[in-house]
Amino acid sequence: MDLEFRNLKYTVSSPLSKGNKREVVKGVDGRFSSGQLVAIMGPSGAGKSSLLNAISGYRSAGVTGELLVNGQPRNEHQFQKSSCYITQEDLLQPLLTVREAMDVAASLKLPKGSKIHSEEILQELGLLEHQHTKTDRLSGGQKKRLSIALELVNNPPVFFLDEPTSGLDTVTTVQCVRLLRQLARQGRTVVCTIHQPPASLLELFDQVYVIADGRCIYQGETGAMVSYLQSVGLPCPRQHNPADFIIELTENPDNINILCEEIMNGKLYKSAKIETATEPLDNIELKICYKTEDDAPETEIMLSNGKCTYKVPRYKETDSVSTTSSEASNGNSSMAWMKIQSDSCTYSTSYCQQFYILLRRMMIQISRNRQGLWIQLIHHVMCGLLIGACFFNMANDGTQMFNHLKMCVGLVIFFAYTQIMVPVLVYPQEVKLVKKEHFNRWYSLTPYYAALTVSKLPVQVTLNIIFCTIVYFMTGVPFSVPRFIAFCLIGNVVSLVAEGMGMAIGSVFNVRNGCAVGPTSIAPFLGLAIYGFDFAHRIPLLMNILMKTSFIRCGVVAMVLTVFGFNRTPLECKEVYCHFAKPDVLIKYLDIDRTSVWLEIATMLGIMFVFRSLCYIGLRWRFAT
Ligand SMILES: Nc1ncnc2c1ncn2[C@@H]1O[C@H](COP(=O)(O)OP(=O)(O)OP(=O)(O)O)[C@@H](O)[C@H]1O
Repeated sequence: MDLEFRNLKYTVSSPLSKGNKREVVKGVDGRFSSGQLVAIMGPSGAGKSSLLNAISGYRSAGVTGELLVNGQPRNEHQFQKSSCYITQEDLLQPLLTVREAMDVAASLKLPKGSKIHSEEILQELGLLEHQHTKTDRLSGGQKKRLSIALELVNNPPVFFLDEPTSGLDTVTTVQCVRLLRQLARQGRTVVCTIHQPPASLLELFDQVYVIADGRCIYQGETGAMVSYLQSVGLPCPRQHNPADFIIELTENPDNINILCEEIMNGKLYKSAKIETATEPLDNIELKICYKTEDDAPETEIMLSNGKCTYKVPRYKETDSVSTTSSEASNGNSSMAWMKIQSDSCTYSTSYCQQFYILLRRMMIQISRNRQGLWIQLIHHVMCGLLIGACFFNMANDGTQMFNHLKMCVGLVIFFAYTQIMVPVLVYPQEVKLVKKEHFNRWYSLTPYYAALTVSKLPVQVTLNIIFCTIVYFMTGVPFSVPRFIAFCLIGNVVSLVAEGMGMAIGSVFNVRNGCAVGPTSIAPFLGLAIYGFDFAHRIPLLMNILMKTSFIRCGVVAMVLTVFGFNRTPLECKEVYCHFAKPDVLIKYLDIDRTSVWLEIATMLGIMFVFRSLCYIGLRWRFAT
């Protein structure tokens, strides 16, 4: 599958400087042929990753220009099914073995009943002996190979890799590039960004695309780079690595201008074969001479700009299913692949199957996270014991009205803070991994989100019930089945709302200082909860609405109604007069006598739905840009 891009621009805008847009890729052209291993090179910050993201479709917001496949405008949806993107960071599902990760990928990416070639792929990539090793224990090179193996499962014809060699030693780097070359030789188009490869590594690439300051300064065969530099009066010294030299040249903006003009910002393609065959022509503007051969699958355009002549392969546009020479030579061609894929639906498996496979994967990961489970259990038990000890046997004391309220507020805050922190901190990392899998067409967002929600419930509910039981019996709240059920239910619903809120934040923002964001987000809800108690009947309408939608307030109201409602008998009074000994008096005083536990729980469920929808929309937005 041949890729082409014309006048490709990628503009970014900083959220801190409104309206201040910056073009990081500046109207470049280029083409990458099938069967070729292509390196996108350039100095740091030149726009390599941005270019790769734009060509692959991994980033779409801010990208303009023409993207073509085999000479035809590309259908993004179709293209995503036939390409894969491997991120610089090795984003692998933790707590699964190599084999399990492969099997999950295969079951998601291949139609049910297909023959799975996990073992062959692992063997080919030298990972078979590590198939029972957990992914997080693999070395850097092994992780990279596994990332490739996971995408090889459905054999896509186009591979994009962002800095596949970063963090690898020299030997592993060479092994990795050889592997990519092998993939390209099998008929695939393999495009990767690379920083500054040593000469021995550079020659493994068939084609090089050099970018500096967002502009193309060289495009062509690796072997033609030295003569190209020579032709523009910037000869590469002997014994000097051409990759190092061309990057050193970019230190001078004048050199970038010369080289960019010479290669016409990527419109020209330098070929080693043609260059020496043609005499340089003086003072001639760009000249195009077609050299068509009727029986050849490709036509060539000879471009001459006065100094050199370049060969640009060009495909016949008449026949949309015509094949290129490399494709024709390959039985497992990308065209054939595309044909099969275009007949099938978006994903290889149904939403139900995706949900089941993802739920299974998540449950395995949760059950293997023993340390995390123990920490959560200890946290819930310890906090339960602490709150229980603070309010020990106090629940029936009519003189302790403020302590009763403190306990109810404290319990709700515990549920909220415990559940909001984890997603705010952990979810941004998971979003990156899910974005990669979703972009590579493993699964749709809906089954993933459903599986995510369901998978967490068993542990969360069990821990909350343990906590509630400890607090309930230590504080001495009179036992009744409906009250105990309501008590546990409120805890769980508050947890779910807070978790939804944390996920909504984590899905949109990559929060570095997540510790601060969790509590800060809850603070207004807490403020509204407390404010709303004393002045509920006096506050303005808008404030009243905000207060009513504070899930913490709903939780506290429901908790107070649970502890003091359900036909509770008067509390003990050890003093001459206890104003709040009668539960009804307290409920009336707090102005919560017109609502009910179930109404407050229903309101919280509504708020939970809003937060979880925001999280879903946030994920969709992140994945779509
Ligand atoms: N989303 C963004 N917002 C703001 N600036 C961005 C964004 N993405 C990229 N840039 C800027 O665009 C320029 C090119 O970034 P890019 O990551 O593509 O460079 P690179 O060549 O891959 O660099 P490196 O080799 O160091 O990874 C950088 O100056 C970077 O700061």
